[in-house]
Amino acid sequence: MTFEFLAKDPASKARAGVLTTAHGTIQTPIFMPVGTAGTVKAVHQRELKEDVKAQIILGNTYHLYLRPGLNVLEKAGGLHKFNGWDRPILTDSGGYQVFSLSGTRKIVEEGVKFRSHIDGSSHLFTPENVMDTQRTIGADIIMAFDECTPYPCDYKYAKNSMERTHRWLQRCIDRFDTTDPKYGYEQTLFPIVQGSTYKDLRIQSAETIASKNRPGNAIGGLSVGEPAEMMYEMTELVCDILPADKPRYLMGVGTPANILENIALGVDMFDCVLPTRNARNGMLFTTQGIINIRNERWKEDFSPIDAELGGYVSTFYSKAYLRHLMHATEMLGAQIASVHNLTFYLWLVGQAREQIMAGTFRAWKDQMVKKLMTRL
Ligand SMILES: CO[C@@H]1O[C@H](CNc2nc3cc4c(=O)[nH]c(N)nc4cc3[nH]2)[C@@H](O)[C@H]1O
Repeated sequence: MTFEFLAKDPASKARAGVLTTAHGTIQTPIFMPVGTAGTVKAVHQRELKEDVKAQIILGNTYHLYLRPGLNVLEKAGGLHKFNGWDRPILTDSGGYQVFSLSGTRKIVEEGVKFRSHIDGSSHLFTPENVMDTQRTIGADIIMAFDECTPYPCDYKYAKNSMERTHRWLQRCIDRFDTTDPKYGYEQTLFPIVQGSTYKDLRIQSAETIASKNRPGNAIGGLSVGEPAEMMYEMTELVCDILPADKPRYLMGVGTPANILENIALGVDMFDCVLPTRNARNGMLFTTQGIINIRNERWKEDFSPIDAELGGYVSTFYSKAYLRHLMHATEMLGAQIASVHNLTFYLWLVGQAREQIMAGTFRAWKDQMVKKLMTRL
């Protein structure tokens, strides 16, 4: 994987570039739709390509390992063949999901023991077997096995957790660098910065991660309930230490405003469940502001969902019709709203990229953040 720099904003730390992987190129800044169990919920691959214009999507080691399982994925020839997405895929390593999903889990030096949230069966994730699992899934970019330090937590826990994540990282690197890809194309391992919200730990973790000299780096342990100002402070601190010539991926972020603010701090890659999760609840992100489509106000509004956004669903369907589908709990409602919100997120990062290339990002960002927060 290579990262080519194209432009840097003169009035912020925002940058535009191109990531090249075995399954194609990615224009950064980029938003990566979350496809947890091998599907971006309620969205066809064709819609992801043609409407959303997604360039890379996420899969999840924890979910895919449990279901459909590694045998099926290996027999299919990897996730790209299994779900038909022939562009880049990134898989999270399971560290976060074990904590957010499985009821019972226990951290030991070897790894994490947990019970499946599906059938209660017992499993052990280790840095080594998580690398092997991600080799079998076949994502272009794979994440190190880490502990996403819970928030809030005391300094001692954060320090111990970070140090264990660093030990696990070395084991990931040792395993990854001594095993081969399974399907004939190169994969890339990204390490993940931890350190919770403690400045000295964040500095230490960023320096450790930078020293591994991998092709890209991720920032973890954020978007876990901390105030946005704290997220920005930690991200800026870490971005100033991570090498500028490598892509920076801020995990699990975020709202449209979070994304623009973090692009200004030097982040290149984002993923979040918000666009799809909120869509299913009727919360739409639009070029005019945020709409709760279930609201009475839209009952007889026959104007397009978002005429300015472009794309099939946002111009073909009306607000009134989508409101009706949501109230009737019709599946098409979730599908339309999901494609719309994802199209909005990719539009937003595309606009940001154009502004960075034109050298006008900073002023555009400040004005756009205000507009994005408007509740219609
Ligand atoms: C804003 O949306 C809310 O916030 C959550 C996303 N926030 C988030 N933070 C993350 C941190 C890590 C990490 O440190 N390590 C690894 N491996 N993966 C991670 C994945 C993460 N996702 C959504 O679930 C949603 O509830």
